Amino acid sequence: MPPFLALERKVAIEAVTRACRVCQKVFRQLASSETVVKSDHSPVTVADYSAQAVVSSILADRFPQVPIVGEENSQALQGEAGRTLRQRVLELTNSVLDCPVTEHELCSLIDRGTYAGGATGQHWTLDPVDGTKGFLRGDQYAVCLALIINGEVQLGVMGCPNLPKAFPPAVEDSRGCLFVTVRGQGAFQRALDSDNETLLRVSELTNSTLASFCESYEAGHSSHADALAISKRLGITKPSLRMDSQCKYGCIARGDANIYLRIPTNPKYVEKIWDHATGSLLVTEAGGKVTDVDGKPLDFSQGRLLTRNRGVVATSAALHAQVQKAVQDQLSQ
Ligand SMILES: Nc1ncnc2c1ncn2[C@@H]1O[C@H](COP(=O)(O)OS(=O)(=O)O)[C@@H](OP(=O)(O)O)[C@H]1O
Ligand SMILES: [Mg+2]
Ligand SMILES: [Mg+2]
Ligand SMILES: [Mg+2]
Repeated sequence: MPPFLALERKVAIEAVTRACRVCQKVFRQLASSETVVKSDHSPVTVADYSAQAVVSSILADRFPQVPIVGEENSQALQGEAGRTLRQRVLELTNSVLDCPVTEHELCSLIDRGTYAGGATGQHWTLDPVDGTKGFLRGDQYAVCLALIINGEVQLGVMGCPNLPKAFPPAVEDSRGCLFVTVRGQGAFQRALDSDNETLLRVSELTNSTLASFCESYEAGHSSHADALAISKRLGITKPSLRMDSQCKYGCIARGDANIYLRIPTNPKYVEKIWDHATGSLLVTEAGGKVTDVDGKPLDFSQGRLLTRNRGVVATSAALHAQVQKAVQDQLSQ
């Protein structure tokens, strides 16, 4: 009998790999007219739309009944005002799909991502480009896809086209990693263009003073000041590894860094499920522990948002209790 979710794993890898291809293509050709500013002032590019369409098309083909909670929607691509953007996204999408889609199908495929999520049944969650600002800078970004069953993440695939095999990168390292995990089956890494998988384990470090931590590149997404104060409480002397996207979870899962802190800066901001589903399962399956800043498990059963959580603390299981205490001490002072 094939292992649990074997077909979903294979198809998710295929979908994420093709979406990464489209992102890389866009980066080589991106013009400023291909970036739109969303109502929350965050950027979205033709890569985000194309990657969502590509993944949605491949999933619709193989799992037509399973809905998607995706970050993007087709609003900016609609009507006369959206024509230029729509045509560019269509061209990009079809450049990596085996069966081309029509202009009309394109918007419907992107809008398969509008599912509300929740605690029952199966749904995918997709961040077509996580770390869009990193993508625009030529830094780290990730295509993140996860399968949620009855409110629990069961499978995750993350493509990181600019990520070296390890930090600090060896000079000869080529970039481009793909992370794969299924609950109970471990966490794996492969090169984007290969299917040889390496089993990942978090670092075994137990002395927190020797730890290194990673955090968001953007201070608006995670408080750099609080993270610095927390690292001082733990006796950490190494500088933080600042990086966009769920690549941070990948770095914890493979032991490049020991602690990922996401400390809320805006009490009104609620984290999105697509920003954490894949990464949190990766770290858990690599032997780590992921909670919010209050020590609660991330609850993916509440719809599109992590309404019951604030922030993230992801570390090896061995370091979690002391890091969690330092976070609490800092946030309650
Ligand atoms: N205020 C605030 N607080 C916390 N998080 C926020 C906030 N605003 C946006 N976002 C989400 O952050 C996602 C990328 O953040 P990362 O930490 O992964 O990378 S970064 O270094 O900050 O770019 C980013 O994901 P993408 O939009 O997919 O790039 C957002 O969903
Ligand atoms: Mg975004
Ligand atoms: Mg994101
Ligand atoms: Mg995104």
